[in-house]
Amino acid sequence: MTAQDSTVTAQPSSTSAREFAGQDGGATVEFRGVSKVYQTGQPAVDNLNLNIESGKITVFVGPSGCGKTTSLRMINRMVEPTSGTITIGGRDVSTIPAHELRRSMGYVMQQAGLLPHRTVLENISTVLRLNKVPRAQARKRSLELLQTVGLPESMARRYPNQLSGGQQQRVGVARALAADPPVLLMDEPFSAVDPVVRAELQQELLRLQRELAKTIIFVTHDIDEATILGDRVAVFAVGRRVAQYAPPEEILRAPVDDFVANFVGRDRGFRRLSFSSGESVPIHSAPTTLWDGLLQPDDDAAAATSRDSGTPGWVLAVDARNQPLGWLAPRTGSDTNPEILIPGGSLFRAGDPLRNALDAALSSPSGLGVAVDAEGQVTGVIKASDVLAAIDSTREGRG
Ligand SMILES: Nc1ncnc2c1ncn2[C@@H]1O[C@H](COP(=O)(O)OP(=O)(O)OP(=O)(O)O)[C@@H](O)[C@H]1O
Repeated sequence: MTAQDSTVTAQPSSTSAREFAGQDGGATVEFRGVSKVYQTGQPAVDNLNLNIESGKITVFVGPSGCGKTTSLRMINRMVEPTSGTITIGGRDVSTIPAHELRRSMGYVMQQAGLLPHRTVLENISTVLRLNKVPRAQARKRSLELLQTVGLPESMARRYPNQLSGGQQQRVGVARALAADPPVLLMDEPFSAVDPVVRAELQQELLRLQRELAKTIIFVTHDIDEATILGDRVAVFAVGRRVAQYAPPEEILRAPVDDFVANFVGRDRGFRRLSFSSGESVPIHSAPTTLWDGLLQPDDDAAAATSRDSGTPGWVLAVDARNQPLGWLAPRTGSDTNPEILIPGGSLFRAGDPLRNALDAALSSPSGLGVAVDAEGQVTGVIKASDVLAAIDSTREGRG
């Protein structure tokens, strides 16, 4: 998804969407003493009190069965609360006809939920057409939205089963954004796609949100996803209580109780590095060689540079644009095939946090993390020892 279409005309086609919207285009959502008891008799949600900020991403995270989806669905009245009040932009949702409410809120679920016999374009246009937006205008807006979520216009005529899982989710997001709703409800939207696509969709949702500033309420089981996406995270606990509601950095740094600490997991210290800037990590000059499949005459010089700078003779192969291709291992007498390129680790991009810096150093076969600029060009290498020193100084600064 890209947010490149900031020029796309926002066309809230229902009056409710406008009414909920605050000045920032989002809307606050408030739960006051909300409970839900299904026929089975056990409360699924018990006296929930929560203020959800406008224009931010709030994540409901927790183990299965603790009431996240029920809470989400009560916002657009897909599920009616047994007691309590939910307001959006100050309006009690129970006073708004359910069909009107649902059309004025985006809803994205796990399997995208696209209509299988309708084309991608028709799927995206559904709510616009229900809201009586003229066909040509709905079509134009839907094509713009396809671009917004990073899909080519040529996909407009395809049917959902002709798309990958990730592409279907993008269409699901486009459909949810069609009426420019102030509130977007997302129920485990990325959990059915593979980890690589999932990470991509997460980053693109963040990019999109920087432009659109919707009030997004996002349900997930995955604490990592919650801390990546959430401005605030509500940790739902067994026993139908919200154990902690705080910014993700605080949840990782100071879980309120054993439940949250266990749920957050043992590597929370490492994950918390996502919230510390990697700016102070020194970048050393990289021993590089232009790689065209053969060793170049200056490789020996590059290897010597790497040895001189305290690195063990590894040389980073780059292409003509100075983008990294992989590593060449140090040459020894017994090494008969030095031309083999060893895949690199993760990259440390300008602006990345300490977590990425440490991961780049630890995942690199050479022990040197590769630093790149916004264009993906190598700017140098980083060492794990420098990252650890930066972590130490962060701790001292806090103390
Ligand atoms: N339609 C329903 N009828 C009866 N009980 C329900 C219904 N929907 C959910 N429940 C029960 O309510 C409780 C909360 O379910 P809910 O789906 O809200 O939890 P969740 O945290 O979203 O779980 P998951 O992560 O597995 O989706 C569970 O015990 C569930 O069995």
